[in-house]
Formats: sequence, C-alpha cells, structure tokens
Amino acid sequence: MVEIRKPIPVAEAVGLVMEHVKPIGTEIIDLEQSYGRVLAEPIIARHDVPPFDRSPYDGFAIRSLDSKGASGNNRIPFSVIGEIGAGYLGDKPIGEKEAYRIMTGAQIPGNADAVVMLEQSSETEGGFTLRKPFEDGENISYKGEDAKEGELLIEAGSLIHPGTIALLATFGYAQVKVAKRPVAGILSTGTELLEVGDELVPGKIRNSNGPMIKGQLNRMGISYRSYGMAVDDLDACTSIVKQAIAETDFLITTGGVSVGDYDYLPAIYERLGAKVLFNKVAMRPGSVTTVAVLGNKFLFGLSGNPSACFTGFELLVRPAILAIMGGTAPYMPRMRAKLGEDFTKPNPFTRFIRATWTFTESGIQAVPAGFNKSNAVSSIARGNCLIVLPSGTRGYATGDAVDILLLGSEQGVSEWTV
Ligand SMILES: Nc1nc2c(c(=O)[nH]1)N[C@H]1C(S)=C(S)[C@@H](COP(=O)(O)OP(=O)(O)OC[C@H]3O[C@@H](n4cnc5c(N)ncnc54)[C@H](O)[C@@H]3O)O[C@H]1N2
Ligand code: MOO
Ligand SMILES: [Mg+2]
Repeated sequence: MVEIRKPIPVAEAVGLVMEHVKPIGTEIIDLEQSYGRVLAEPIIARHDVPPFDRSPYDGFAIRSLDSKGASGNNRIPFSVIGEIGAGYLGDKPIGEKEAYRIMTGAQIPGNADAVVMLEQSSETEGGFTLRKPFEDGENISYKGEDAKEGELLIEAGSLIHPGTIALLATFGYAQVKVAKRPVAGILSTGTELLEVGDELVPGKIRNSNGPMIKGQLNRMGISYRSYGMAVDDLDACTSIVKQAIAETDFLITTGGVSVGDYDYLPAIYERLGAKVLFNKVAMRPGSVTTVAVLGNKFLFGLSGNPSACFTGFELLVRPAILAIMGGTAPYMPRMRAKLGEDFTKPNPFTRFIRATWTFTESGIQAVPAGFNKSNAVSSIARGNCLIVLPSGTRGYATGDAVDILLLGSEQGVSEWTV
C-alpha cells in the first residue's frame, strides 16, 4: 500500500527547518578572506569617520570671514602660504587673506573654516581672487560626519560584502570574527545516472543535480564533500549516507524521496533513526522535498527532478545554511511584478515558476522561462527569479500582480513572506 503523505504549507516547512537550526560557532579570519562570510560581531565605530576635518575638494583652505563682501565687481585677493596634499599637515596658522592650497582628503589646517574649489577661484601670481563669499563650514567634510565613535554600524549576523569589508578596513580590522562555514555532503542517487563525461546509453541520463547543487553551494561560498552517485540499493545507500553524515555538517541527497519502489531515502532515514520533519510540501516543483534531522545535522532529501531539486535547495537548504552561520537575512528578497504570460493551470499547491524579471515602462514584469514542469532542466538555465503563484486559485492572467523571489542575490531579507 502506497503511503499517503500530508502536504504542509511552504511557510510551515521553512519554519520547521529554521527551528532545528543549530549555530555552528565562530572563528577569526583575515579580513581579505571574509567576503561572503557572516559577521559574528557587530561593527561598532572604533573612531570617528572621517577621523579629522578634511577637504572634500582640490582648492584653497581659507578663513570664511576674509571672503565677506566678495563679488564679481569686488574680487578679493588671497595669498597662498603653502600647499597641503592628502596625508600632509599645514603647520602655519592662516593670517588675514591668506590661504593654503589644499587637496582632496587633506586635513583642514588650524584656523581655516572653508574650502574654495579650484574652479571657484581665479589664480593670480602667488595667489587667487574670489568672486563670492564663503560661509563658515562651506566645503568642509567634518570629523565624524560619516560615523561617530561608538556608533553601531552593522549588526552581527550580516553577510560580509565588499562594502562591509571597506568599513571593517576603515576601523583597522585586519582580522574579523565570523561564523564558521558548515561543510556540505552531496550524494546523487539513481541507478539511471551517468557521469557528466559519459556517453548516453538507453534508459540512462547524465547526473545534472549533483553539479547543480555544487554550483548552488559555490554561489554561497560553502564547501562540500562529494559522495558521487549511488545506485538505488538500500544497503549501499544507507552506508554511504551514514558515512557522509559522519564526515560533514549536513547532507544533501537528490532523488529517491518519493513513493517509488526504488525510492530508498525514507527507509534510510528510518534505519538511521533520523527524525523526519516533513516529507511533503504544498509546493510545486519540489513537493516531495523531505527534511530530516539526525543529532544536530540536517539530511536534506531533495527531489530527483531537476527543477524540484533546484527549488528545494533555494527555498529550504539555502536559508538553513545561512541560519546555521547566524545569518539574520537568510531569505530571498521579494518584489511585486506583473505576470508577463497567462498561467491558466489550476494550482492545488503554491507554484514557483522559473522566470526572468525586467524593468519595463509599466513597471517590473516577470516572464516564465519556458518549459516549467518539475522535471524541466531547460528553464532552470534561464531566468533570474521565481514567480510565486499561491495555491487555491483557478489561474493567473497576463498583467496580474504577482510576487517574485530574486535568485542569486547577495543580500537577503529577514522575513519569510510566501
Ligand atoms: N506515485 C507517485 N509518483 C510520484 C510522486 C507521487 O507523489 N506519487 N511524486 C512525483 C514528484 S512530485 C516528484 S518531484 C518525483 C520525485 O522523485 P524522487 O525524488 O523520488 O526522485 P527519483 O525518483 O530518484 O527521480 C525522479 C526523476 O528525476 C531524475 N533524476 C534523478 N536524479 C537525477 C540527477 N542527479 N540528475 C538529473 N536527473 C535526475 C530521474 O531520472 C527521474 O526522472 O516523483 C514523482 N513521482
Ligand atoms: O516534488 Mo514534484 O517536484 O512537486 O513534481
Ligand atoms: Mg522516485
């Protein structure tokens, strides 16, 4: 008798996975290796930025009071007493109608309080003239205007991107405390599978899920151990899964999770004593996506169907990995878009359609990326988002407003909204 599985809503599946996340701990690494890692400490300004009043332009540092009354008809002459390039200091105080020639980034000297851009001056022998008055503070970039010492700038749990690295470098973090990265195990199951380099033979197909999952992990900077491909044999698969979960922090398997005669993952979870969180999700593709937990490790049983496998990874595995690393924005960003094509099929489950979003005159439009069944591989090679069509309606028409989830985005969001 075939097992009848009870589908749970996608949000519930995501919630169950997130409830079982165990943080992986932290380590200290070189700043230059930190791209893509999750910050394990907040960034608090160690000093003011900029650390001194400085010139935002190439020009002349003056005392504003000396420019009072300047106009086209009343040009005021200044004499230049020295030059300050960025990195140098002006040591003499500025006297009446005196100025330093100053370059962008240089510290404002003693009693100067304004900067005249080179373009705002007419150079003369030994100096320049002004044709407009300057205010106290005009063209000064003030100490602390960007960040004040002690200010909380970035929270722990944020993903380190190139801008974060710039901020850390500004405060002298040659090393930074980040979350450790879990190591994934990957196993593709299926007697029908050939290696990528093999010639096709009748009844067989090449393993595309294994390489795809590696790509999805690479995109996140997560390393993995590959356990290759396993034929559908319960004993052999059980021992590979056992070994894999002992050697890695979590295991992703593809295939063998449905109700077929050779779908052995459910039996393997039972043999290992793993707790199955769910084995049916009200989504398509990926309804058979199964997640189990053994000790503090996840066993992600992704579908063998390529589109379902891809979607299961993005919706359930990716946020779990980010949360294991303490990431506080683990979900794909969402936008509203106009559907670019009719989608008339009824929707018993929430549908995730691989699509391309573009910006058009009438706003953001999302067009499905072609053949969209669970077993499709062509459409996963196209597109940049997933259209979300909630269940329980009769269909969708061109122009309907829909949610889309952005794929491949470095920055995530903290709330699951589908
Ligand atoms: N009686 C039922 N049959 C099926 C159901 C169901 O509810 N009742 N669910 C269907 C759904 S939905 C999906 S999705 C698939 C899931 O199947 P499995 O996860 O068990 O995966 P397999 O049976 O191993 O393979 C399915 C399909 O995918 C191909 N495949 C597998 N591995 C790979 C790989 N590494 N690279 C490329 N393609 C792969 C495999 O050859 C099959 O065509 O079950 C439905 N059936
Ligand atoms: O798990 Mo399936 O992808 O819904 O066709
Ligand atoms: Mg199957």
